[in-house]
Amino acid sequence: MDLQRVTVLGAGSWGTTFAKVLGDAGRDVTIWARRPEVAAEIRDAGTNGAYLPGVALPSRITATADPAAALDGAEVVVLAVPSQSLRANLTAWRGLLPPEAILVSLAKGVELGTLKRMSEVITEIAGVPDGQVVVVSGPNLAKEIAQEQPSAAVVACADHERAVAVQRACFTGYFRPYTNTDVVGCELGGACKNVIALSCGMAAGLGFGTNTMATLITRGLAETARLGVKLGADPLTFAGLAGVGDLVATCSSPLSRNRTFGERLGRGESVAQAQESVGGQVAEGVKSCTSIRDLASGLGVDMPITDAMHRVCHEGGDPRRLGAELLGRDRKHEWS
Ligand SMILES: NC(=O)C1=CN([C@@H]2O[C@H](COP(=O)(O)OP(=O)(O)OC[C@H]3O[C@@H](n4cnc5c(N)ncnc54)[C@H](O)[C@@H]3O)[C@@H](O)[C@H]2O)C=CC1
Ligand SMILES: O=C(CO)COP(=O)(O)O
Repeated sequence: MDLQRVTVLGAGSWGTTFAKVLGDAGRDVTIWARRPEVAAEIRDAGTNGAYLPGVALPSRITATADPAAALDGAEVVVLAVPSQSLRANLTAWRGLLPPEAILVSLAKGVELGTLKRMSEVITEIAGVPDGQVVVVSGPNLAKEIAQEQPSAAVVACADHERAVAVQRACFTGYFRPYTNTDVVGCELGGACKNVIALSCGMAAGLGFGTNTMATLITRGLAETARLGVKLGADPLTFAGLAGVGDLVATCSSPLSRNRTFGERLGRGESVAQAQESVGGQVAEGVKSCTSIRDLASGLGVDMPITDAMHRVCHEGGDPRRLGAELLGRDRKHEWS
């Protein structure tokens, strides 16, 4: 399967960066941008200054604000909009999707209300089988990849052949994709790490150091894996790029919007003030802490860090009390 014509729906940080990866891998890429002026800038100047200042996009990339024109003839459709708007966006685009196109999800979140993973939303709305949906996840901070700093990712699909085809389509000298068939594990790793990154940012904002950070990362991975295994994920996925890899990158990097958001809360800012710090971009963990908490509680899975993030982001919880609350829970075995 040689995939040449790719459409990327969403011209934010990651959509634009992934389009660059695909272009550098020799694909013909059309980006759909919500705002016509963003599409015009990508098309005419080869830049997207609002999201990726100073980055020159490959000449194989074009852009439009017209979804019908963007989707015409696409063999691969990459969905690069925030998790909580994917359903509405995809519903609007449903009739325009080429029936055989592989649908690739870049979003890292769990839908509020339905508690569905993004691939589940896609199969439901687009009416395609599981094997036509591919998830790309991993330690992939957009700005670093746009600068062509080396990194790796996971391309997960129930249909191995399609995973291999997408892997080939986005394989460049600076971006190394691995295949996996564990879609559940890869998606949950990506969604949950955003919530754990909020907590690491919060700890940094409160002035805590490396031991606290390592504790949150490790126990965050433990609660993520508990949920994943309950939902049928392969535990090994959490030791891989879409698990610990993405978790460490996001929890450690000042480029992470989720970590930055948490740090502002830790310094005493309100949720509204913290939102300003990410400049209109999405910090998925702020909403996913609620959907993941609901998903876990429905399954009887204990996720204390996620629970605590929900309380701070949505119930007026005080970050300064979190340490005592989390450490003061009942004593237990590390793996129970
Ligand atoms: N930025 C990064 O480093 C990475 C992001 N991701 C994930 O990719 C997904 C997209 O993230 P980014 O491109 O970074 O987000 P962003 O906030 O930079 O851009 C979102 C894009 O979606 C568009 N959009 C369309 N409909 C929208 C709506 N109803 N509400 C808001 N925006 C709408 C926006 O105009 C914008 O072009 C998220 O789930 C994120 O977690 C995954 C890996 C890396
Ligand atoms: O998913 C990401 C890195 O893999 C990006 O993280 P943020 O959304 O927190 O910036």
